[in-house]
Amino acid sequence: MVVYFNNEQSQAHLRSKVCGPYFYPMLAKEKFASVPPRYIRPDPTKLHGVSTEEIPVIDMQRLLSDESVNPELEKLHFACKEWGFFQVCHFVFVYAYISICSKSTSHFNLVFTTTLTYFQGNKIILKYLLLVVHLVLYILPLANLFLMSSAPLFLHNKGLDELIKYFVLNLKEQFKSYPHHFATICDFLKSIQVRTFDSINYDGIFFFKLKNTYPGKSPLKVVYHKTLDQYSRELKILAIKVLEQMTKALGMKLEDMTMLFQEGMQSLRMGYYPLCPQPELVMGLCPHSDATGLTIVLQVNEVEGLQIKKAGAWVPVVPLPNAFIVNVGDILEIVTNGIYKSVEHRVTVNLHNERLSIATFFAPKLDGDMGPAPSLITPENPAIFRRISMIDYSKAYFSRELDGKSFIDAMRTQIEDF
Ligand SMILES: O=C(O)CCC(=O)C(=O)O
Ligand SMILES: [Fe+2]
Repeated sequence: MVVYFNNEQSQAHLRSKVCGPYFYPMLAKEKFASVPPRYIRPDPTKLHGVSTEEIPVIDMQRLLSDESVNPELEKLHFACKEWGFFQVCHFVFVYAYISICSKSTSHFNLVFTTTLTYFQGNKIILKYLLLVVHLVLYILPLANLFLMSSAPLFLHNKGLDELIKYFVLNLKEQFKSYPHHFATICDFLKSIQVRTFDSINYDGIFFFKLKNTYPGKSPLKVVYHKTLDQYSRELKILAIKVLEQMTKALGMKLEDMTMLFQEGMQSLRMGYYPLCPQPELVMGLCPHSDATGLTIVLQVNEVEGLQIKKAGAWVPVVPLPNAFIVNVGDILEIVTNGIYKSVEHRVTVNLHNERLSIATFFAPKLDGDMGPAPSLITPENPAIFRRISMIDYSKAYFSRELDGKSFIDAMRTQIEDF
């Protein structure tokens, strides 16, 4: 495959868009006295109503112990049903976690800086990825979010062709499905073909690379690929362990879960939420529920900001040292036939501390379908969601506007059209 631009106009148009006042300064070097209007939300009063409740904390060591009656399993079940969120502590990480956390802010800044440097000749691609996130969320979130999609383990070492096939299916299909938001971007995408990834030796994470741009090694690869690869692998282990425990708690067949997630999609989003002179006017990330199966968030520099909706109030997630936040996504709500809840959450910014987070998303593979687990369906508990192919699910999801949890409601059995 060859990369080429054949559509000068759409390129110029896109460039003018992404280079406009859309992006908050990447590393907060520039200080604003007030927030640029593009970021100001129409409903700032809704930021109020913060609760003092705390989300459940699950001890992984206890959860994985062999006790026949395990109170931690009960806690997990309760957390998934009532909160859709919990923190996990005492999970043993060998390398990546320590490496990411110990260097914290400076390391994170480094990855953004090197990524920017790497894409110098083609800022458009990096900004394009950021733009995707921004457009989906309409009013700009006051955050820079950098998305990477990592290949599932079963594809590792299978060679570049397989990786490209996966990538094209996984991401390009999604981007094509944004007609109303992304006409320009789709034009742009159609006008290029992805030649290769900068990851020929590196089998975990996809990065775009355009022809004749940055020959030689990417600095990002040198400083960070290994860490992110390892991190992704370790998080996959954690995700599978958590999902297995959920099946136990639900009385669900293990196979109904593993067939969806074992070889599923995994992506990772690094988020940088800058200091803000008027935090009450903006949103780091607008209220949403995650469209994926399971999300695991690391609050890298342990700064508060994530809040989840419970009984109409926003509950702040207080970062615990060495802990991860795990949340149920829409797909898991569907798979568990509504027993586990995918809950709305948002990210606020603050006056004094920048915030760094890494969210890792786990979803079933695209070439299959999903719906309520057969082992959870009985005549007394009929399926409340429809089965759907993953491709149709992502197309339908991305063709809608992001609006709290409205999408999952459209998946309920009594609603025929969406
Ligand atoms: O930054 C965070 O803490 C959460 C991010 C999040 O909700 C998401 O990426 O879906
Ligand atoms: Fe989220």
